[in-house]
Amino acid sequence: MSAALIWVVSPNSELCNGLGFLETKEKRGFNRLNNIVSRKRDVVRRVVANPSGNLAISSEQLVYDVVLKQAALVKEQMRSRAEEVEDVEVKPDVVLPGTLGLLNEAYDRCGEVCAEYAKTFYLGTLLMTPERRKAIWAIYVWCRRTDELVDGPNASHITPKALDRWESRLEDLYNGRPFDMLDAALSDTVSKFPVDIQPFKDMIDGMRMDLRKSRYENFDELYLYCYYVAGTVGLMSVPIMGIAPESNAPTESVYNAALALGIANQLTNILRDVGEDARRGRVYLPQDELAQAGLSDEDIFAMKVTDKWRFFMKKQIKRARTFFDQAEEGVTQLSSASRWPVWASLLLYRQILDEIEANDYNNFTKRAYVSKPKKIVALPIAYAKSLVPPSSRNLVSN
Ligand SMILES: CC(C)=CCC/C(C)=C/CC/C(C)=C/CC/C(C)=C/[C@@H]1[C@@H](COP(=O)(O)OP(=O)(O)O)[C@]1(C)CC/C=C(\C)CC/C=C(\C)CCC=C(C)C
Ligand SMILES: [Mn+2]
Repeated sequence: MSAALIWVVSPNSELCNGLGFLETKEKRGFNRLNNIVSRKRDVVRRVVANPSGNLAISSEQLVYDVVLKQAALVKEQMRSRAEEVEDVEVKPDVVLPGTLGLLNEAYDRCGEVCAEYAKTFYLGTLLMTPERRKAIWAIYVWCRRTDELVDGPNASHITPKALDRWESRLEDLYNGRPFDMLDAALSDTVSKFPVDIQPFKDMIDGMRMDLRKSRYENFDELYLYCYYVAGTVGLMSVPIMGIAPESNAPTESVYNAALALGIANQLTNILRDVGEDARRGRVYLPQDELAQAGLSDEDIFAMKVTDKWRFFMKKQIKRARTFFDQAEEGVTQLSSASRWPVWASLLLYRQILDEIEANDYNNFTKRAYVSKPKKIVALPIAYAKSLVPPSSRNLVSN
């Protein structure tokens, strides 16, 4: 049964509140469900954060295990669905009179939020099939709301408990019991597409990390954070976007590329926002690499562009570009209608790095952004790239 069938609109629903779910979240008491997977990850995280400095498992290995699991899950689910129905693309709706209208309204609202926060990306989604487009909007909105918890206007009131409740809400919507209209859209999406709950839970873990941590000792720690808050988006998106039927690439290699795009975007986001983050007392840069470049937090708070800073930034930008390069091959493997928005977002986000360079690495007081004319130029380039079909050459898994 479609999740929306058991969803009731309340006058205080998110639709009324926009993204401010904070007023409504208190109204429901949720028990935290600690499942085996998250307990296991807690253990592993302790190993990774071992103060002795001897990392038993690197973040990259840890995250790659998730990639393999996601790829295996989607293959498994696609196989069993293929046995169930001929057209495996989307499960048909089981609808009671009236509920489809509400569900459509919920998806429309997700589309509006998406258009408001990420216009270019929203335009790109219009090229996707209607089912996929709506699903991406629903995921976008959930991610945006999750990010708003720690980054939005009410961030100072957010406690680990509030994140626990947000996670319980996630579990409820996965079980067909959405809390509000926007959750109902995602609940419907996850009932139709093989999207696993793990990346969603991991994103919430990223927000937990953000609450308790404002420094990253080395790139390994930063990588894990980037996976949590952005690599997860890549993993959530692939089952919706779909892999081209003519692609020969191993499923896990496509997931790996999606992960790389998330990491690349987040690293770029971090490099763009160094000044803004420093003003909030946060430094999302590897402390050991800062020290190697002869820099410290004090230099960042001083917000002066020096040769040491330029040297440090060059290395960080180079690393972010490596992740973009890794992502590129994967985009080509996606289903044809999904390639354009992904290419567009890749090209546009990557250009932020060029803009940081053009600002002579002043990411303290100047915000690097891609101008409208440059965006307009990028869109047809993205479109041309999206026409390239998957190559017969196999992608490397890791
Ligand atoms: C086509 C496309 C890009 C689809 C993804 C749509 C989607 C569900 C996006 C959710 C993004 C979101 C709101 C994440 C919450 C955490 C967060 C804010 C992450 C940062 C995004 C940039 O946001 P912004 O510039 O607004 O940042 P501020 O909050 O203002 O600081 C991130 C930098 C990360 C976003 C990560 C992605 C979009 C992942 C992209 C990867 C894919 C779509 C997989 C593509 C598949 C292959 C095979 C390459
Ligand atoms: Mn943010």
